[in-house]
Amino acid sequence: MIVGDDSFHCSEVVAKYTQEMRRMGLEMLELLCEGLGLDPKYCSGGLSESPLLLAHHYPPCPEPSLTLGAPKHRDPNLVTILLQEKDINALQVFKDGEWIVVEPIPYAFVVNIGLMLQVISNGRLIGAEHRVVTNSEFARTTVAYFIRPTSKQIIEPAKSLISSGARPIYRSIVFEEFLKNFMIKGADIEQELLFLTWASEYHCRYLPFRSKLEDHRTVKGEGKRAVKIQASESDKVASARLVSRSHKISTETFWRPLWGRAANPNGDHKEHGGTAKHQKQRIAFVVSPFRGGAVLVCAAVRWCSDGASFLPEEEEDAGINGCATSDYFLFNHLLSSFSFNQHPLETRLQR
Ligand SMILES: O=C(O)CCC(=O)C(=O)O
Ligand SMILES: [Fe+2]
Repeated sequence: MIVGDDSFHCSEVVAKYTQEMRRMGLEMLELLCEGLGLDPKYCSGGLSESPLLLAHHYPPCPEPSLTLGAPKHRDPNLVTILLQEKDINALQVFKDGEWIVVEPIPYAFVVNIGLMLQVISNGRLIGAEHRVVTNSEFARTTVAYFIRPTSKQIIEPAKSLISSGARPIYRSIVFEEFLKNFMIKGADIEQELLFLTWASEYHCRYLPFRSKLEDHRTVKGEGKRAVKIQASESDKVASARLVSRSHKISTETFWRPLWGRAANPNGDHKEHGGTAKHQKQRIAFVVSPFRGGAVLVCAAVRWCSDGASFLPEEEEDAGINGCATSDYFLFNHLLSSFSFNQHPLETRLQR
């Protein structure tokens, strides 16, 4: 499916939006670095050169008590700038032992600190733990702009933040290595933080982790597929990047389990399922046609329960071949509704 025709305006909207996001994001990072006592440009360059724009589409969910739109996680990047749809309360942040709704404020973004900034700041900044709940009445679309390092970038605590003789809290890690781990265990924050700490611990824990995957595979019979899908996912990102060089916008759609597991709001997602049978996410890549542009991923979650799809099978199959045009219109509409000319961006940091 090609969506780059004039009537669609997607490329224009995405280009403008991502340029503004990049500008604002870098300004914000400079302020954060300055606040940490680092060179304001510390996070410029490789640490922030591989941004990603991710559009989520959450259709109404027939059973909100059974599943989450996105399980509890911290973002795998430096900073996220999130545009929420107005009037729908779905994003929640975990603070002081409870889940607090992050209400959408018109013409304002939600900014999350991600895990990579947690590492760089050696724990002075902590990634926001958040999740998305569902509702049975309204569909919701959001657009997240992730400021991310390039895949080969080494992430480590800034040297000047480590007092002499002290050991940094986190080890150095290559971003793509971290990301690979995150895509499999993203909802498991404790595991994720362990992975970021010392190599020796990582090596001892790596084997049990492998066997956990094996268990998952044997018990659920789906793990193998989940792993395969991870692999093909990075292939798609790579091919999407290739397409971007020819300045075309194209989409490809496939299904993947939501971060390899289902999740429900009561927190027992491991018991609830953990296989592609329960929850699937439809992903389509759209490539924005400008330098330094983000690969745009449009995700639509479909709800299933105990292996029985809520949607007719044939509709599900149709989804594999092409993302519904209506999903893109929703996304386009949301981005267009944010007019940068009318609402010049200001960066205001609040505690
Ligand atoms: O859709 C949302 O409100 C949040 C999405 C999110 O947490 C993410 O993309 O990391
Ligand atoms: Fe997130």
